Amino acid sequence: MDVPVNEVPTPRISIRGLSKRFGDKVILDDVTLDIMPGRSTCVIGMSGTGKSVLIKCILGILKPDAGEILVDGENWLTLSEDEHLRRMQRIGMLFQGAALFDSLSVWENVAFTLLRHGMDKHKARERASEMLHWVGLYDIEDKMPSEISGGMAKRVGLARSICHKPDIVFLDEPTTGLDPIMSDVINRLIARLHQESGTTILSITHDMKSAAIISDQIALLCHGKVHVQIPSGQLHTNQNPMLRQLVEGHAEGPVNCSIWGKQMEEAVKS
Ligand SMILES: Nc1ncnc2c1ncn2[C@@H]1O[C@H](COP(=O)(O)OP(=O)(O)OP(=O)(O)O)[C@@H](O)[C@H]1O
Repeated sequence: MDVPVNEVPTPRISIRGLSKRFGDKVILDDVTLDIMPGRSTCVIGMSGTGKSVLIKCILGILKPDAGEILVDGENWLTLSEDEHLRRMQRIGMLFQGAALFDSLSVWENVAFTLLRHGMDKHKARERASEMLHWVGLYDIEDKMPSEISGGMAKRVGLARSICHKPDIVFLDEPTTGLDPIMSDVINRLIARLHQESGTTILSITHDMKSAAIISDQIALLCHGKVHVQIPSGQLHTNQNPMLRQLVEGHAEGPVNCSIWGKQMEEAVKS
């Protein structure tokens, strides 16, 4: 069947008017963002701007004060706990610190979701090994998380996030705490995942190099709102002053940096 040329695809995730505050501190202020199917979208912003809060709201870990989170057109904020848990089976998540279970071996960590849903142990181990090889790790299936390096743990975390073939993958600061070479390894694996599987990816980072490699769309979150949404190729050419400040890493500029107070200015002048 022919698809009309001007038909706009439904966003896989559509965030509408999302607001979240803690006490009198407004973190998300009417955030609106569309994540299209098969796209890799990266939300960038300086530390403490609410990138993790945004992901936690989508995952149901935090309850927003207002707004809608539509996934394939369905508002996840109105689902029952059981319905939400069922939808979560389609999601993969890489946590900032990899968050491996200390008491489980590497392969059991990778196959965690498969085992939880009753997959035969032998089959689950085979699939886990396949995913470990995909991230470039061999012969570590039976090691414990305490026996592997931080870079390996991050790759194990990535293998775990995609082992059950999710439709959507969330990546929280995928390169934080890694050396530049290991960061590049992780960035390339994520780019390869996107290229090979066409999975919809939503990542958050303040690592500009990573954002440029792992995504095809970039959204800037700042002062509670999404200010710019651009193709990643425009990261270094778009002239939005907030984006320029973040990309070039200046303390002074339109992005209100709380440590850059009067005292700091005076200390630098003296
Ligand atoms: N459960 C909570 N209770 C109170 N304040 C919170 C809570 N979670 C987050 N915050 C506050 O919300 C703000 C945004 O935090 P968040 O972790 O989303 O920042 P971020 O942009 O992900 O930063 P980073 O890049 O450093 O990880 C911070 O000021 C944080 O202290």
